[in-house]
Amino acid sequence: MQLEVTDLHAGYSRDIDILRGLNVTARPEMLTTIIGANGVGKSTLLKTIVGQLRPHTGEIRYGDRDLTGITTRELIETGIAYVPQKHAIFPDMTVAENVAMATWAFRRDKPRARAAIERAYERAPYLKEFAARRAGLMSGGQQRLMQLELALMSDPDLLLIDEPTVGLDPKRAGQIYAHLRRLVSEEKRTVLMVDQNVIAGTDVADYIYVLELGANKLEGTKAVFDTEYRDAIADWLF
Ligand SMILES: Nc1ncnc2c1ncn2[C@@H]1O[C@H](COP(=O)(O)OP(=O)(O)OP(=O)(O)O)[C@@H](O)[C@H]1O
Repeated sequence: MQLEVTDLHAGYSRDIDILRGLNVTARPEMLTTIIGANGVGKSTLLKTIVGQLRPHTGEIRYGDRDLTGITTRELIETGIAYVPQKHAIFPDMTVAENVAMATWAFRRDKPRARAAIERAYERAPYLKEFAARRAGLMSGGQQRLMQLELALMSDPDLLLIDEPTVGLDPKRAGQIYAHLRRLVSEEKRTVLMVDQNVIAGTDVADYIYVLELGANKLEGTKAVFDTEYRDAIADWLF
């Protein structure tokens, strides 16, 4: 299914729009990257899509469903998962406790919760290996991979992810991007990522949006982006 954000105005107070008429589409089974300078509204967009902020005006649709004001539980039931930039794991809890916590949305459906836990350990054996370790003691790269796996426990069709490689060295960042790529090409999921990493974040993408001051600046497939925009981008962003 396709996520369609149309003429979106949103922000943190009623009278100030951080997003000013934004249009973004996450096409099915594609990795879409949104880039833009610090503070341009990338995280605000994801927070609005997942219902943490209510749009001032505009539409957010997933297939034929209107997502406006959706609750986290409904979001998961709709097949959407969200990995925020911060607070995506409980650092003082063990890895196993984090895995168990990730099933809260289906806590009343014990077989489903059990199956999700089994699938997580199967997909990512290191979660089992480090089950007793405090999550906050894992390396930065491991924590980000773990956040991703926890989000995948609900088996979403659409994954929204906020700056997945921030603070990681290029090698670890490369592993995360490769993992996201696999989610699309092998597992046939749809990924919408916001990123500040102009080079690697767009390199891994199928479709790219560049934002400026809460609005669309440029967009295109990776091929168009590579041939027409890449050189100009550095000037706009830095
Ligand atoms: N909780 C909040 N309350 C009020 N204003 C906020 C809040 N969070 C962010 N903002 C403001 O909204 C604007 C957009 O922030 P946002 O976090 O969406 O930017 P971003 O493009 O994701 O940048 P970054 O890469 O720094 O995260 C900024 O001016 C920021 O100061």
